[in-house]
Amino acid sequence: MTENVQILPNVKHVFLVLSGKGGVGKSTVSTQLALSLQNSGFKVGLLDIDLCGPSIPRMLGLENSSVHQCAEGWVPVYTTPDQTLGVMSVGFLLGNRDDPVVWRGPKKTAMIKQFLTDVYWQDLDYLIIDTPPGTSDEHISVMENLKLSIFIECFMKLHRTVKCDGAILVTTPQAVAVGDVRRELTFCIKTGLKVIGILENMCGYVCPHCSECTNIFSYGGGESLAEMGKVPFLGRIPIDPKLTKASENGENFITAFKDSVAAQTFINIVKKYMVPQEESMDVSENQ
Ligand SMILES: Nc1ncnc2c1ncn2[C@@H]1O[C@H](COP(=O)(O)OP(=O)(O)OP(=O)(O)O)[C@@H](O)[C@H]1O
Ligand code: SF4
Repeated sequence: MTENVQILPNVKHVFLVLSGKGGVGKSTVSTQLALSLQNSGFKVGLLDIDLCGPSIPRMLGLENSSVHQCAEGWVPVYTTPDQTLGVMSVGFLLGNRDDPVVWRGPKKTAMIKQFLTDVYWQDLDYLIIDTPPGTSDEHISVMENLKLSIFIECFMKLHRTVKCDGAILVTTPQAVAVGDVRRELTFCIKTGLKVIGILENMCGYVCPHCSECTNIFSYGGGESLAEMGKVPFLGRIPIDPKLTKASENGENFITAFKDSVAAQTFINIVKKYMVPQEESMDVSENQ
């Protein structure tokens, strides 16, 4: 494979989901955005490049699936027979899914490149890429030195032939995660990756009894960071036990709890920041 090979030739829009810190809900956000786009009538792909702990197969109830190859490359696993949401995850390639994957150096780089180039996506409207979390040793040194992470390095080298719409940065309201996302923001600016905006996750707690939302942590960190960085603030997702449960059971949260604050925020992000106006008819028709 040369670096001038056209990657993702059949994909109209590509979005990356990034976070500076692990466990802030990056995979949850990637999954719910993909489901919101699918529910809006688009053909969607979800690429899980979390080499250390892939969780997307579980979130979509695809834990026991495995990928197979065709002449064009790896065939994604589809969530429904109409093939409107295809998923490719390193989780599908693991023997024992409880084993953490410890791939380092060249093997990791080769795997990321393969994930970006060798999956046979068939005419997608949207591809959401759940990037490796910011907790891997490489990423920490990247953050310290402001060098390119393995993923971004691969992506930026390859992406001259693909139109990447930009990155969605996920943070939680706590100071540490916000500090990490600040470095991620600087990192995106330096590498020329467009930032779609900052999304604050796990902001407040939705009571399962009365649906009242209580702010149990600090509030508004993501929004002030977005203001400071002059990028859009995409909204805040509360901690919603129904979302945790749906993710745990592989259920479609967007369909099942369409009126919840969390689902409405995801749907709104899709409408406002991901679907270009000329394509937005589909969203209003289907939501
Ligand atoms: N808004 C939310 N409400 C309820 N539960 C949530 C919310 N966001 C995330 N979670 C839960 O928190 C846990 C961690 O989320 P997730 O796996 O998406 O984080 P991550 O940032 O992708 O983690 P990693 O860095 O390990 O990949 C999961 O169990 C998920 O269901
Ligand atoms: S938010 Fe309302 S229902 Fe929930 S625990 Fe508090 S008082 Fe009870």
